[in-house]
Amino acid sequence: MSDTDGKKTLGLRGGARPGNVKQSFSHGRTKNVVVETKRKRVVVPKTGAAKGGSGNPSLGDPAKRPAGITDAEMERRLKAVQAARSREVEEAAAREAEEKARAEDRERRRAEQEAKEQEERDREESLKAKAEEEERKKREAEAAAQAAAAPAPAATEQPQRAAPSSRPAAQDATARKKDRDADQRTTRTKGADDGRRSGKLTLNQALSGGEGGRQRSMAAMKRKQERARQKAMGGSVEREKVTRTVNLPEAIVVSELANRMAERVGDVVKSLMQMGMMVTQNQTIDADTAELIIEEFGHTVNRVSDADVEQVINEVQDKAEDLQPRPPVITIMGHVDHGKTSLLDAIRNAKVVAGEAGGITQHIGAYQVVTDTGAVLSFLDTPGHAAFTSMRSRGAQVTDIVVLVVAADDAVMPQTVEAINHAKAAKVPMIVAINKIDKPGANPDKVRTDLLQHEVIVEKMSGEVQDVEVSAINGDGLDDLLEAIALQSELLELKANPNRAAQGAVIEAQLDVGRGPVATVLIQNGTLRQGDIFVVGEQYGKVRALINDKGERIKEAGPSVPVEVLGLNGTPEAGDVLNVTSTEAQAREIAEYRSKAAKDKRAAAGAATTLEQLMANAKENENVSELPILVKADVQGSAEAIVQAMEKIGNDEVRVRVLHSGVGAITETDVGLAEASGAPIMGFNVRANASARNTANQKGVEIRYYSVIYDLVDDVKAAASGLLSNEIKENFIGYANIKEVFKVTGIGKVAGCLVTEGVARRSAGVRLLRDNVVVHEGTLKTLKRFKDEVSEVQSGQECGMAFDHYDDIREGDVIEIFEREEVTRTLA
Ligand SMILES: Nc1nc2c(ncn2[C@@H]2O[C@H](COP(=O)(O)OP(=O)(O)OP(=O)(O)O)[C@@H](O)[C@H]2O)c(=O)[nH]1
Repeated sequence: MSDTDGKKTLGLRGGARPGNVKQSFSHGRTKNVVVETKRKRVVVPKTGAAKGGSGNPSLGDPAKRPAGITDAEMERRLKAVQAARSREVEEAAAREAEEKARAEDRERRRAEQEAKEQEERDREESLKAKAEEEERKKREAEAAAQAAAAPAPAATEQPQRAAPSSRPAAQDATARKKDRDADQRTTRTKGADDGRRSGKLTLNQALSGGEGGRQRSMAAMKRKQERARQKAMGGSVEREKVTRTVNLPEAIVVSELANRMAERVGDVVKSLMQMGMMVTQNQTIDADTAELIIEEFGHTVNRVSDADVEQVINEVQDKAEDLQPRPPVITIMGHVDHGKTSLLDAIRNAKVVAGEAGGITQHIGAYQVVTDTGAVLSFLDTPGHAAFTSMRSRGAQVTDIVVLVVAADDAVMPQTVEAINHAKAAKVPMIVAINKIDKPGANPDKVRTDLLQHEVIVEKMSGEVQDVEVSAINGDGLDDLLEAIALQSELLELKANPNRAAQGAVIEAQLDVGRGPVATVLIQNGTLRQGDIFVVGEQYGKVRALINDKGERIKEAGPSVPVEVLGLNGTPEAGDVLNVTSTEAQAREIAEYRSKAAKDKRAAAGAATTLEQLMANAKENENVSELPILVKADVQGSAEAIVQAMEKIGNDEVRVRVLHSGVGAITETDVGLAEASGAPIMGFNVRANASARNTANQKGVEIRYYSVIYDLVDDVKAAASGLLSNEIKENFIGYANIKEVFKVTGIGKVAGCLVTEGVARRSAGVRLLRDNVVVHEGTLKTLKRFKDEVSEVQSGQECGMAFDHYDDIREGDVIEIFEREEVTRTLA
């Protein structure tokens, strides 16, 4: 840029006007500063220039022109600028015309399309109207025919009344539809125009920042453009509402509900809020509320039960012709020390170890033996009532035959009776094994007669129950026993269909260090194969390997075969039922449902009060202490009795919460649950298995064993009492009347009193009563008898008392003297 003379160097000095400014600093110092102000150059066209040259005023003063540019050059340049401008104007006009033509073309095409659609709609409607008309006529004709047959006025009236109303309704609908279409057309055209105008982003628009000088971001402009484009493309056309049938379980999470309706979560939440329910999308709502929402959104409700997921595994019904004979499953029961384990071992040793050349049998909870006559028998290697009942209580009745062991040198004992009852309750046939006949004092007949008292009439007593005399020690009678079992099983005609998806029951399960969760499953129906996908209790998996009772890997296991199953995702419990499913998703869904249901059940069992009550309690009494416990019992009846007794223990402050109650041995799962909740485990006539014992020791979980319910209840009561906060009890120890009030310097007001009742103690608490109303409660500052400070003043004596931090004492007031005592409370 050049200055006026075009020669001077750039800088402030040349074109600037200097000025002086005085600056003041602290301590009276000043400083003169020279300020230069740049003068603005103003170009004023000279009149003379207009006259000369080409007469173009914009040519300007040659003196002001950049050096070296001639008049001719200047004129040429200006002409070029003018030409460019006029070209721009022309181009703009052409563009506009083109755009207009394009818009008209688009409009025309849309109009054509709409006309076509309208035509189609009209045609459809006319067809429909025609059909309706025909239908009406048909009905009329029928009605007329009926009327002719039986001239009842009501019959003819109805179609006549229906006919006129149906036509206007149809016409109405058509008219409404036309109106709506017209509306849509106008809005769409308007939208398209707007879009063309506002949706286009020009450089000018972008730089000037749109309306009001507000600077818009490029993204905002793009969004706007996109919106406009969508609008122009038919965004204003109302989307047709899709009505869905929504499967509604007992409870559903809001977001899932929105998902199933294909609606926006925000809309669902809003609608819930309008109903007065302040929920978030992750909250669960009950089915009734969800139903209202579904209806509000115009969808159809299909109420389903969560348990429906289990239906897939109960669908298959076996046909009689598919059933094939299967081996019986036997459980050995009896009183302690009557020889159950010895008998099981004897059978196994006789038939398995001896039978298999060097065969190493492994304990998998069950084994199969083949009798001399070729019959296959499956024995459950978990003697005792616990295993039997735990299976039954979990819905898996695996046992077909019960072998009741009674020692010949003993008699029918309490657990023998219990075993009889279990077998009878399960409607399982019994075979009596009179054991220990090798013993000198053995008296098998006494056993037989004893059994009569319990309605077990053995064959020797002309009854139907088979009885076999055996000796587990020397093996006498074992074959007879096996034959008796085989015979019994023939009578039972046990059958299963090996050609279907397998179903079985877990006999034992544990977490194996090397192999992961392992379950011994007794197949009850179908055939389990390697690779099968299954659900078992709350777990699921895919069969990775099958191992039989001899420790061999097998490819498949048919009915009544016990196998170890590898490939589970967790450890199931004994008695859990295994079902093969077609897909993993199915298996997982069922397992998750069961796990949730079990958790809910546990929570419900523990919460004796409803949630509202619990919250009310918590408000009143900040902390309701809970004593969590786990109960495992030998039979369901005992477990239930204990749980009931536990629920009765407690009051508003303390409650016993039974986290879990079950039948059977204390397992690792129980220990895990107890550890998680800091609960002791109460075992009633059951013991912890070895792994559970180890885990409990490691994790410091207390396991207590009982055989008398009252002992258990007393212990829990004592423990719960420990949770009760001590009660503060007040004892009134004396009363005193204020006879006079003095003012003593240094002390303040002192009451001259007469102790009317009990004693006045310096350390005790005091209340000042005025007309039997407590006006102050506190402690004594001083207790004087005559001039001396004393610790105690007896009834009938006079004394001087002064309150700590309290002075408003009057003649005639009564002082109540009390002591506080902490009392340990116990639960009733
Ligand atoms: N003489 C003799 N002794 C036997 C016989 N059967 C078992 N016993 C003994 O009886 C005792 C108890 O046997 P177990 O097999 O442990 O009895 P159980 O019924 O399994 O006992 P629990 O597991 O405690 O319920 C052991 O000392 C055995 O050796 C038998 O047939 N003859």
